[in-house]
Amino acid sequence: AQSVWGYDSDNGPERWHENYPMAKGDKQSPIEINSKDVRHDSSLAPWHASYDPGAAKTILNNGRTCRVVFDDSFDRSVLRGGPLTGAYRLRQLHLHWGSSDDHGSEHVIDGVKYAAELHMVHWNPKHGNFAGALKQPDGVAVVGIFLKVGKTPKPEMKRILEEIDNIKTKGKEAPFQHFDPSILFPKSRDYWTYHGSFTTPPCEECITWILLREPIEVSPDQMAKLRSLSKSGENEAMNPLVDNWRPPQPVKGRVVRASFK
Ligand SMILES: NS(=O)(=O)c1ccc2oc(=S)[nH]c2c1
Ligand SMILES: [Zn+2]
Repeated sequence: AQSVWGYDSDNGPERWHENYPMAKGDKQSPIEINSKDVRHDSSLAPWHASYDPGAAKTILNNGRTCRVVFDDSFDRSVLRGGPLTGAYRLRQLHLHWGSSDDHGSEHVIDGVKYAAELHMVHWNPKHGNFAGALKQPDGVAVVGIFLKVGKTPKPEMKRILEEIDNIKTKGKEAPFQHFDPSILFPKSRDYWTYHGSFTTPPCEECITWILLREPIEVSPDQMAKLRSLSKSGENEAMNPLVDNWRPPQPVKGRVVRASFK
């Protein structure tokens, strides 16, 4: 049997379906978005995040990504509007990135791969808890923000990247408080939306994706910082945590809607 899933040749995206059959479903993520196939939907409402900075709890390296965890025990930090019905609770945010600046994002836009992609994961409390929400088509909403390398990095990214030094190896966790992730949003609220899945096993098809059109900028050494994380534990050989992205999956007739013309 294969070892636990990952992004290497022996346990990577091409083999996930062996232990997680949903990986071969009809509504998998990520996907490639081609503007010519996108449908502008004027009925799409704007989305709104109202996050409580006090909800941020910890930041951790789980050997597959760098994740910030929030208190989602009540409607404390929520996402509303856009394609969503009701308020979805912010549970965690994490990133996917490449071994060099020319790739790393999961969604690909008109052939463009960004250096990284940040995911803010929210769940629908009408389904009781996160585990229950995973089983529902309207269970989870993920806001995706593309990161590109540039000269005017967003100072707010600094906060996450400063913590990297405390979580270098797999299993490391550090307190991460007083953080409002909405400072990471770009100026424009324009977005694409479609129905898809988790981009990691078990690949449940429970996600309403809200992908922001405008990327945010990070600096080359901020990307280097991200790439300095290790997949392995502190007593093991350093194994750079890079290329933790799933390639685009078949669209299978799904329509991607745009909030903008
Ligand atoms: N990459 S993603 O589809 O946003 C994704 C993948 C795995 C996850 O586990 C939790 S918890 N939230 C998750 C979000
Ligand atoms: Zn993700």
